[in-house]
Amino acid sequence: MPPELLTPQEMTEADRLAIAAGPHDGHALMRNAGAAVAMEVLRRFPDFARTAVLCGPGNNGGDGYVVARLLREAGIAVRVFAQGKPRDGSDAALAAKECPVAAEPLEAFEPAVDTLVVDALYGAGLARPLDGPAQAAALRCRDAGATVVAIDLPSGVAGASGSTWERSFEAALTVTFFRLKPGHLLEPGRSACGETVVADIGIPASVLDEIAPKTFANVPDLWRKAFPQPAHAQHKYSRGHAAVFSGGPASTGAARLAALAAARVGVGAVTVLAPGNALAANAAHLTSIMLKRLDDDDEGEAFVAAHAPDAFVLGPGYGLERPVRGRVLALLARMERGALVLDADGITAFRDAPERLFDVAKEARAALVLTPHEGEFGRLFPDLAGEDALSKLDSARAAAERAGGVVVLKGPDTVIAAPGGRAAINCNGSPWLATAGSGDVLAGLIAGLAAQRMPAFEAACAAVWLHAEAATRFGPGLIAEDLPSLMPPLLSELL
Ligand SMILES: NC(=O)C1=CN([C@@H]2O[C@H](COP(=O)(O)OP(=O)(O)OC[C@H]3O[C@@H](n4cnc5c(N)ncnc54)[C@H](OP(=O)(O)O)[C@@H]3O)[C@@H](O)[C@H]2O)[C@@H](O)CC1
Ligand SMILES: Nc1ncnc2c1ncn2[C@@H]1O[C@H](COP(=O)(O)OP(=O)(O)O)[C@@H](O)[C@H]1O
Ligand SMILES: [K+]
Repeated sequence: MPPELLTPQEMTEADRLAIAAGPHDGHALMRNAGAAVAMEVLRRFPDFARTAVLCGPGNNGGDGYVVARLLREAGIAVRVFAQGKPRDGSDAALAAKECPVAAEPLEAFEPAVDTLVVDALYGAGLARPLDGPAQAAALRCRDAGATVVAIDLPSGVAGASGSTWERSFEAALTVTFFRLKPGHLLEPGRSACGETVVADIGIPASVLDEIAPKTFANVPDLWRKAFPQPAHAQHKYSRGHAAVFSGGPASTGAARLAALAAARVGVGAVTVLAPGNALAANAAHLTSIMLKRLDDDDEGEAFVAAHAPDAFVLGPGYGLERPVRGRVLALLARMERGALVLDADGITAFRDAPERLFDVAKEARAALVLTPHEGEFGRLFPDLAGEDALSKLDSARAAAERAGGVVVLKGPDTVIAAPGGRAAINCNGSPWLATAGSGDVLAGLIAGLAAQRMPAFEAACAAVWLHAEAATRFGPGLIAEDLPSLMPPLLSELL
């Protein structure tokens, strides 16, 4: 899957540039799109008793008329149910004219469990909630248990955000064109799409040079070139040194999960920094990972001065009893390079004064990486979290800009955003990751990669992908402790 994602506006621009460059005109692109959908239908669902194509008034409907014609030509019994009529002279009107199947009104559509429904009502052009007849059609599909193949997007899903208006179609398969849109990867759109296929309809990749997309699917091609490779002559410290702050005696596990993750992702040395009363608990469970006592900020300063770790993790299991903010701000100001990954309690500690953190981050030489789940995000960015008009992508992007750091907004559709507007949506997530401590592992993976000089945005993207890939491959029964040891085979494949 190519990494670029296009907003509906960018897709329209891609369409325009492709037509301008030739040889395909708009009608040819529509025919190619319809042919790609018809091919998937014939390949995957050849045995349905009946097939219904629901056609809207725009180009999505135009694609639908092409599909209906091709299925009829292939000998399939097809009925067409239309909402509205294509505008005279449009490509869709031409496609409707070429379609030998007479259109019936959408209100007459009565699906059954053995109906294959091609949803060509609305795609990228959906501009307002589905009206009554379209919503009723979506509901009838669901109640009947019909199988839906959506063209471009299930009708009712917004391509830019993945949000749905009222009732939307729920597809088993979605066939989209040229590149995915954010709505294919962001929930609830992602779930509504079912499996998603990207079809080549003759738009050349060169149109992307002009469009310069800033949103990406988080696939290895996005960051593979920046992934750290050990060189022959390296020693352990030149492979990077990551340090993880431990919580008190009753909550040391989170830091060790992060530390182990950092180590497993290839960093040369890892140190757990623990308060004196948590040394024994940590010592009992650490072997290759170093342990250092750190009770007050002077000891912290001394440690940084002596060892200059390339990355820190602060937050997992850290607690809110000890002063956190001063330590974080001093560390950020002092670090010469690398990244500070702030997770969990490290984030919550700034709920009353996020600007203090952001001001220091903007001046810092090291990168700040914030890894909030939705709840933690709301503590630092209450206005962004509470704004319904913002998609998860918009929120993460705005937060990264405001924070002056990379924001990893976690969940089933984790978004990674950097100041300047670059953002990636993760797409290999697994619900098996919803287990205590898995976020601690993620923080460690990011720090481990950043400590090896991978730039912070790429490090965060790679860590999110590795984390999810490990969980997806492991599957049922996963606990956070399993995750670090699942890295080696993934690293072998990547390298
Ligand atoms: N771009 C490309 O490269 C390619 C794109 N292709 C295809 O084109 C599709 C995009 O086509 P599109 O722009 O015509 O939009 P589409 O989704 O058909 O809807 C627009 C129509 O719906 C109407 N309308 C909107 N909301 C409504 C509502 N709630 N209830 C009622 N009406 C509503 C709206 O009316 P208006 O708002 O103008 O009054 C307008 O008439 C894309 O998804 C893909 O399938 C391919 O052919 C190949 C190349
Ligand atoms: N349903 C899901 N699908 C995919 N990933 C998920 C899902 N639920 C949670 N995750 C991932 O699991 C991790 C949980 O992190 P977090 O909430 O910080 O947990 P903890 O604090 O217990 O470690 C995040 O990386 C998140 O993206
Ligand atoms: K559709």
